[in-house]
Order: sequence, then structure tokens, then C-alpha cells
Amino acid sequence: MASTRVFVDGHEGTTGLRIHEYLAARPDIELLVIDSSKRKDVDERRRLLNAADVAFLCLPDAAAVEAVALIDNPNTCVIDASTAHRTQAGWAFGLPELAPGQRAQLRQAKRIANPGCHASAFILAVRPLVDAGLLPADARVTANSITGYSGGGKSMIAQYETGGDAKLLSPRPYALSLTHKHQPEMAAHTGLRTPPLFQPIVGPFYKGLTVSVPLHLVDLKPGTTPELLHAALAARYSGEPFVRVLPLRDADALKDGFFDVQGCNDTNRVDIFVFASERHAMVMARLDNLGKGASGAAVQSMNVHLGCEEGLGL
Ligand SMILES: NC(=O)C1=CN([C@@H]2O[C@H](COP(=O)(O)OP(=O)(O)OC[C@H]3O[C@@H](n4cnc5c(N)ncnc54)[C@H](OP(=O)(O)O)[C@@H]3O)[C@@H](O)[C@H]2O)C=CC1
Ligand SMILES: CC(=O)N[C@@H](CCC(=O)OP(=O)(O)O)C(=O)O
Repeated sequence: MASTRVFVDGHEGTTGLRIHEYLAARPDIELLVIDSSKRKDVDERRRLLNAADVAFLCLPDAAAVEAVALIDNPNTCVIDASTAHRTQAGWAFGLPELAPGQRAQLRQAKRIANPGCHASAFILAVRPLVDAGLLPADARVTANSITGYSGGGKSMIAQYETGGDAKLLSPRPYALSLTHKHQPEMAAHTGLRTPPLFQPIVGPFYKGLTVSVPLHLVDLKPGTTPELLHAALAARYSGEPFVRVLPLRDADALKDGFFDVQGCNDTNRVDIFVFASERHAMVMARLDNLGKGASGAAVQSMNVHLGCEEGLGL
């Protein structure tokens, strides 16, 4: 079988490097490598983008838009890790677990937008509840996220790893404009009519992310119980290789009284939890922001597109 030619535009960045690592060992992939000194040379990038069967864009948004405009080979499948195309018509959303027809879309698509890390966790936690009618589509939903600093790319990693700034030793809430760039995709791909009030926190650890969605049971469809919320999530992800729904009020996750946001690191897995009291529920989704939150998800989408999702490279 001929190998699939893959080019990673932005291969020296955080996301691009990880994709290279995932693919380097695969016998079915031929990596097209750009000379480091030419990695921002438009002509060389155009040549490689058009020579590729699959081109990953691991670039800032503006550079990703520019890269797409360089491609005129109709056979090149683009998988864009940036925020630029996630709610744009003509682009498939690179979350195979989104809905039952999503894999078929990704098989056909030549333009795939990789979800944001916070958005992946939020959407996977919420979409099945909206689809099941338990969380009304017009509900006003709030969510927070705790993430490692690698989510901020090379510049944030350098800031944290240079050291010397005491402020970086404590968790730092951010996006306090309350207009985080993932809000549009969070609404578009859950079916919620109002974007969630979303507020993330970055902490002094490299990677790992957990989105928490607090819910008042009285705001949900009448009669909704924590058991029903949990059952909807478990039913939706049954058979999904990379999504695990843990038991309701999972005792293991809380055995020392604290939740481990790094529990999915170095995997492409998402863990979903439902904690609950008589009045309230908290749905939580945990992932590795560099795995299922970025590079792992991009490679999984490629695998789905190529029809080789099972057992390869993740
Ligand atoms: N880090 C994460 O957890 C996630 C990141 N993403 C998204 O993925 C994309 C890449 O992010 P990330 O890897 O973190 O970013 P980084 O800053 O770590 O890397 C970006 C890379 O793009 C290169 N670059 C910038 N402009 C150009 C250009 N015009 N032509 C070619 N290369 C260029 C940079 O070059 P140089 O080496 O010179 O700086 C750098 O190597 C972004 O859109 C980001 O939003 C998505 C999900 C999660
Ligand atoms: C810690 C940190 O800054 N994280 C980034 C999210 C990383 C991500 O998912 O990126 P894209 O949407 O750019 O692809 C942020 O919240 O903006």
C-alpha cells in the first residue's frame, strides 16, 4: 500500500512537534519535512502543502488562513489546529465523537478544523445532554477550566520555564473579558443557543486540562436526576475508544478529596465524570491539552479520514 504523504506546517511549534512525534514511527506515513531555515518561506510551504495528501496547520490563526490560500491541490486534506475555521461553513469539525454521523463527514472532508482544547472537553461533556433533551438548548450554561501552561504555546511555555516570577506559582484566572475565543465553537457544536459563560484558569503545570460544568437540577428538564445525566453520557460514548465515562460520583477520582486534572496526560483519552448532590450536578471532562486537546485529536481525525482509526499511532 502506498504511504500517505503528510506535511506539518509549523512543525517546530508545540502542537506541530507532537504531531511529528506521533507520526514519525508510523510505516504508513511519509513525512514531508521542510528545512528549518525555510519554515516560513511561502514558496517552499506552498510546494509542500500541495505535495501532501494530508497537511496539518499548526500555526497562528492568520498564518493558517494564509496557508489554506496557498493550496490548489484538490486532493490535499487540510487539518487546521488553529481557531480560524472551527465554525466556518465548508469545514468539518474534527471531533469524531461529536455525533453519530461525524466520522462519515470526516471521511469525506478535505477541510477539517481541529477543536480547541477547552472546547473539546466542554462539547463532549454537554452535547449528549442537549441531544437527550435533559439540558434545554436555551439553558444559560456556565463552565470553567483548569489548564496547564503548554496550552499557551511556545511563548507561555518560555514564560513559565524561565522562572523567577512569583505570580506564576499560583493559578491564574484569565480571559476575564468573558469572551474567550472558544465560546463560538462551544455554542455551535453543542446546540446551545447562548454561548456559555466560560472562564479558564492556567496553573503552574505543563499539561492537563479539566472543564467543569455546574448544573442546578431544577434548571434541567423536569424529572432530571444525576442518574439520567450519567446514563445519557454513558450511552452516547459506549464503544468510543477515546472517551471513558466514569461511574456516577466516582469514588476513585476523589479518594484523597481532590481531583487530578493531569489524570489523562500522555493519552488521547477524555474522562467524563458526573458528581452530584440532591440539588446540583457537576459534569467534568478531563483531557491532555496536547493530546486529545490538540495533536492527538488532529492525528485521530487524520486516521478517521484515512479509514485507519483502529490501533494506529495513538
Ligand atoms: N498548545 C496547545 O495546547 C494548542 C494549540 N492550538 C493551536 O494550534 C496552533 C499552533 O499552536 P502552538 O503549537 O501552541 O503554537 P506555537 O507558538 O508553539 O507554535 C507555532 C509555530 O508556528 C510557526 N509560525 C508562525 N508563523 C508562521 C508562518 N507565517 N509560517 C510558518 N510558520 C509559522 C512558529 O514559528 P517560530 O518557531 O518561529 O515561532 C511556531 O513554530 C495555534 O493556532 C493554536 O491556537 C490548538 C489546541 C491546543
Ligand atoms: C493556557 C492557554 O492560553 N490556553 C489557550 C487554549 C489553547 C487552545 O486550545 O488553543 P486554540 O484555540 O488556539 O487552538 C487559551 O485559552 O487561549
